[in-house]
Amino acid sequence: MKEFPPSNIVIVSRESRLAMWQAEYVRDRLAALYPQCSISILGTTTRGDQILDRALSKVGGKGLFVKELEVAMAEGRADLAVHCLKDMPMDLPEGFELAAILEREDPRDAFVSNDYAALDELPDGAVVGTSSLRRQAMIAARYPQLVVKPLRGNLDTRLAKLDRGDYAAIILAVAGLNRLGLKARIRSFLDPAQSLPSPGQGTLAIEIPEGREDIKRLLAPLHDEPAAVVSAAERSVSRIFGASCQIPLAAYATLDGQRLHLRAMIATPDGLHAAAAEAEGPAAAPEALGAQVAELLKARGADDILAACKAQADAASA
Ligand SMILES: NCc1[nH]cc(CCC(=O)O)c1CC(=O)O
Repeated sequence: MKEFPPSNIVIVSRESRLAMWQAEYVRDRLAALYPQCSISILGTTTRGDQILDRALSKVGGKGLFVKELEVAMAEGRADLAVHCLKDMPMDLPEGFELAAILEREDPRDAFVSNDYAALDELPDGAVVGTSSLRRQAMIAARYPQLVVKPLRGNLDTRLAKLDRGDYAAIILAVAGLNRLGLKARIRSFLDPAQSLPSPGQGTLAIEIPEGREDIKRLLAPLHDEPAAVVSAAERSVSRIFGASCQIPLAAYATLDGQRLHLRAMIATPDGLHAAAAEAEGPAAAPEALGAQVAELLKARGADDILAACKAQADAASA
């Protein structure tokens, strides 16, 4: 029987300001719950942080930011890692599990610009920065007169690129901006009905070595069941389509009492082909609702869209 709570807890984190904020947030919440524990943060750089010159979808996608953190846990140098759920692969590598899903921040996308207030106001040919295929497809479909250009790097880098004039506007997650105290940079919020969020957007998840019951017990008070239910529904759609950063896929669930509502969309990166679907079901069965919405998407041509995504990705890398 391991002592509880453990006297030392180590949180491993990427060193970006957002990742550190997230690690510190969890550290502070744990410190308030367990004043007797000593909790520290171990910083590390990941492959995803090092590769900045290529679109994320081309260099391996999700998982890229996670590997070094898992190595630290596997080697016993850390007990837990805090992630944006949005960046987590559907299936974790052998030996790891998600032990807690935290309360959801604002799930929306933000329009950020120094000169314009909203996407609708941008002049023809204006350059919008995003490396998310989902956001790219949405802009291409709704605003074909705009030009989408890739935008990589951590939040501060992305904002610096906007400020030096590389883009007329950029699209970022509201949650990340809020966490870093950059709310004032948001000129407008994209309507989730028009820019449907990514599965898990705005939600933090805590990964631990599988079977660490002491850490699971430690984290239990941080777990937020409503956030877990909506993200389970959203992520089940991704799982069914084998989604990665290579496919523009959106899924957004909301909970009204015990009723769960799920909307999802799948599109080609050029925005020319898209399928959308929505359904409602009991909160007790989020995966079943995800499967139902995935079936509706398939009935509306999702498999052809997937094949077209693959063709567009192959053409882009050729
Ligand atoms: N893909 C990067 C990423 N992963 C999580 C967030 C923001 C925070 C969140 O959604 O939890 C961001 C930045 C962005 O999309 O602008």
